[in-house]
Amino acid sequence: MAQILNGKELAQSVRNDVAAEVQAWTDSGQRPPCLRVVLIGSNPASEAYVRGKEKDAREAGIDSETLRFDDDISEADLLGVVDRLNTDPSVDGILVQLPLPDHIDDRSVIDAIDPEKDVDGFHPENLGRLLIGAPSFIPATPFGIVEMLKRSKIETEGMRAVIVGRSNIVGKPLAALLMQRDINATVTVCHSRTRNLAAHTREADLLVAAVGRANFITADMVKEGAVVVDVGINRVDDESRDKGYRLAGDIDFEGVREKASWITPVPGGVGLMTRAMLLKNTMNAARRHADVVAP
Ligand SMILES: NC(=O)C1=CN([C@@H]2O[C@H](COP(=O)(O)OP(=O)(O)OC[C@H]3O[C@@H](n4cnc5c(N)ncnc54)[C@H](OP(=O)(O)O)[C@@H]3O)[C@@H](O)[C@H]2O)C=CC1
Ligand SMILES: Nc1nc(=O)c2c([nH]1)NC[C@@H]1CN(c3ccc(C(=O)N[C@@H](CCC(=O)O)C(=O)O)cc3)C=[N+]21
Repeated sequence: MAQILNGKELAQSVRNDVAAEVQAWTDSGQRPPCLRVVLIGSNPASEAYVRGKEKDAREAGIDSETLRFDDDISEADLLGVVDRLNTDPSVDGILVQLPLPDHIDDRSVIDAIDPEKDVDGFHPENLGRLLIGAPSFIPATPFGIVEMLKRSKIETEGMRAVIVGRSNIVGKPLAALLMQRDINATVTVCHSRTRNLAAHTREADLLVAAVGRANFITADMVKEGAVVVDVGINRVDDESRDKGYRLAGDIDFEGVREKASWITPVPGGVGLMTRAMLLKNTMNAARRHADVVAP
């Protein structure tokens, strides 16, 4: 039976660390780090993210606000919002929630964010830097996954890591991070065109699912003793809940926990770490912004 990689506790300890950094920062006479989140319309995974982010930020002493816009905002108007945040000297970090509505090109918007304020780490400059091992902002979800492993003293040296999902926000940056010299995993990235997916996942010492389909990874796809990380945030109907749904990951938790050595739950896993690492990136953005080098 797997041990639980407890996102609640691990994220709390990251948040405590960030809160102490923020405290030292403001004690030295600086204003609190300032994050602005842009949310267009209502996507379930984005809503889940935004909900908790505000509370986390407040607790850490970070000034965070979500700017909400209707689905029908034009690309030009959204670029205008980004530009105002870029040039506003009181703003340290900018995060535009993805996905954006179909009539807006995600890439144009991400490219418009000042790389120095790109706390998501999605700007090509930051993703490029991550790939060459000179990161400035590491995307919060991959960063959170690696932080979870580190804080739980899970040895990654020489591990076979298999990532299911090749998105620019999770799969690709995670692959870049896991193959770095301080982590030293051997990485395979699978996607919807992968032939015989289970043959790959069964080889994994570290299996990460970022697919977006509830219960996609079943016990028969997992090697005995694997470390299993669930990134998925999916809504499944549940009449017993007031809301009529509950959140579920991409991993069939009940089945897979019998085989894995470690497993992350959903909720209470990677999502909480993502939020905590965003705070860390925001603290670092404030330092860079004040022309002080981040540690
Ligand atoms: N917990 C957290 O902090 C976060 C959670 N999420 C959640 O994680 C999930 C993934 O997000 P994201 O990476 O943005 O998703 P995307 O939809 O961008 O990517 C999904 C990936 O899964 C692959 N895929 C789809 N179907 C299959 C299949 N049958 N077999 C193998 N691979 C498949 C796709 O392949 P292809 O490229 O070929 O289409 C794609 O690479 C979502 O549930 C999202 O809500 C996302 C970010 C953060
Ligand atoms: N620009 C951008 N950056 C992102 O990092 C980004 C994004 N857009 N769009 C959406 C996805 C999804 N995502 C989540 C983060 C935390 C939780 C989270 O906190 N989950 C809690 C549950 C929250 C609840 O119960 O509602 C948990 O898993 O325990 C969920 C989802 C970040 N994403």
